Amino acid sequence: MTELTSFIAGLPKAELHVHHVGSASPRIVAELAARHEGASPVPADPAALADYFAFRDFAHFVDVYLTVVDLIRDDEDVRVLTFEVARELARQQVRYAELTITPYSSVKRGIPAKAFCEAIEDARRSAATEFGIELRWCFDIPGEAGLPAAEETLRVALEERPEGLISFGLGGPEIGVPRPQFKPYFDQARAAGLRSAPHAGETTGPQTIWDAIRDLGAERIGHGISAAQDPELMAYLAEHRIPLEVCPTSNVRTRAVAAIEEHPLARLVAAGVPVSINSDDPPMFGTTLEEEYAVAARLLDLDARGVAGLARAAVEQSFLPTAGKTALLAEIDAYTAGA
Ligand SMILES: O=c1[nH]cnc2c1ncn2[C@@H]1O[C@H](CO)[C@@H](O)[C@H]1O
Repeated sequence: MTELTSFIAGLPKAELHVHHVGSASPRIVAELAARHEGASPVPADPAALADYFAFRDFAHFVDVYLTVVDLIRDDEDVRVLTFEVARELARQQVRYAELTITPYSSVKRGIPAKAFCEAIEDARRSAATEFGIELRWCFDIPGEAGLPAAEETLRVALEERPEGLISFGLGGPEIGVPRPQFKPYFDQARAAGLRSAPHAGETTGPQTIWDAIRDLGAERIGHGISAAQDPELMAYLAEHRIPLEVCPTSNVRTRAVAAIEEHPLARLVAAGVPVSINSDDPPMFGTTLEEEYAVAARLLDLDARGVAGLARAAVEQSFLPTAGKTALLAEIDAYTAGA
């Protein structure tokens, strides 16, 4: 292990863009597949699973993602998945994570919204006690399911309102799923005090990001990497401090970017755009948050202090209250000083 990877391993972190089901490790997927008879295309064997998580393009990724969603069949599956995702985040010294959760996809598969929310909250409380990690939820609309999914996601968010719910998002494919149609739902979510953090500019151009800002009131953008094609947009993001939740390896594995050397992260940072580094769906993309920090360090030519700056940025861009930010920033600074 190099000195920098060792530094990264111990560095206290925050993660802002990581998906619930997308974080199901091969072990969790194997356990879930074994718990439920009946044919599932998802291999239980970890080696075969690695091949299964090879994607032709983003649409193929969503199709595969939804076969893993099919493995989540009851609230105990939800609780186990959430707790084990927290364990893996805590192992990487993540002290705070905003986990993107898609209630619609599970409610549609027969898990009652109330039981779903109780399961994630039970796991959140247990993870705080056992792992010392603070989890918060971003409920996202699966874009491929359109306005019915928006309606149901908002209903669950406002009627169940689990204690950890902090933000409202929009995921899934962007092609053929324009952002403006979701404005009424984001208006209601924001009016209810939820923060706005939709995906945009992952598989489509800068206009999707402009729409997310102007129509959905985006305070942060999931991915947003196509902003690099629009200097005016990058200047706007820099001036208005609208951060991008960048997930470098995800963009390569879903073919949004042809190769990691072509990733626009350095251009975005050079233009002053605030960014955080995230893993998105780590087991599906064969990565971890630690590895994403190492990738970012290579792309941005960072030393340990520079990498600590990435961790500080994620905390500053989080939806944590000020006291929480101050405490975690102090922990990062103390670790960096002692390294
Ligand atoms: O990188 C990503 N971009 C967009 N959506 C994603 C990504 N990773 C996971 N999902 C999930 O795919 C679901 C499809 O139903 C979306 O809800 C979103 O949470």
